[in-house]
Amino acid sequence: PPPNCSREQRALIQAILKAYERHQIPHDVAKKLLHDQYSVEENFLLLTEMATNQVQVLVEFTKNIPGFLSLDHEDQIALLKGSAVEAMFLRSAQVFSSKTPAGHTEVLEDRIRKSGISEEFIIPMFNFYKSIGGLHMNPEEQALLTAITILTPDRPYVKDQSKLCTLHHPHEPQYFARLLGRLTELRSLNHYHTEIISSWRVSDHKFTPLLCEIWDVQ
Ligand SMILES: CC(C)c1onc(-c2c(Cl)cccc2Cl)c1COc1ccc2cc(-c3cccc(C(=O)O)c3)sc2c1
Repeated sequence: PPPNCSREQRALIQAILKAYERHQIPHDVAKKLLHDQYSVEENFLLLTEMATNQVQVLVEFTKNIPGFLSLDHEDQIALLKGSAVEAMFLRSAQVFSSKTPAGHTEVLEDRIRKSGISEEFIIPMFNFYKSIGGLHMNPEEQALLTAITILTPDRPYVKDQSKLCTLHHPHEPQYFARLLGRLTELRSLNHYHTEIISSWRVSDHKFTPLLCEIWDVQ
């Protein structure tokens, strides 16, 4: 944490970092990326399993963000629903920017490229992955950026936005300016993702109940 950080802010950053590092996709699930068959169908099924696991991990991480559980219950749901796709772009981006164990990067890229997503969406997606990779974020920044993405109050269905802004944000504008700039890029990916989901639906692809609930599909 930056030197001019108060003791309380430092404790908050540590709590968020600990929650982030504690809640990760289990290795045996992530490893499947390396071993499972390669076909458009297999890739889609595997990515569906990864996304489902990721939503579960995200919920656990979010519940451990100090103050989150004191929010209005409906707002907690609204924040998770509104930020899930962005948080998963961030997480999968971290896999591309040299997340261990090695080998996931190429494999994940290959499976995403061959999962039935049309090229028009692949281009902005991988541009985003490159731009996130270029930031070389450390785990603290990754954890904080994910927490900021989830706690962004202007989600649809969120009622008392003022309460959310009182949640401490370690204010380092000059430090996070670039990171926060990526959040606008992240927002644009939301729109692409809605298109991607509906194009999979058109070709009769099934999602898991958790993804259907969080993405309001089926
Ligand atoms: C339903 C499914 C077909 C789908 O629909 N849209 C998307 C999507 C795609 Cl394509 C791109 C971005 C966002 C979304 Cl949401 C997806 C797949 O989403 C995911 C979501 C999270 C993760 C985490 C991973 C990962 C790997 C190794 C290691 C780790 C790790 O954290 O250790 C994480 S892979 C992965 C795939």
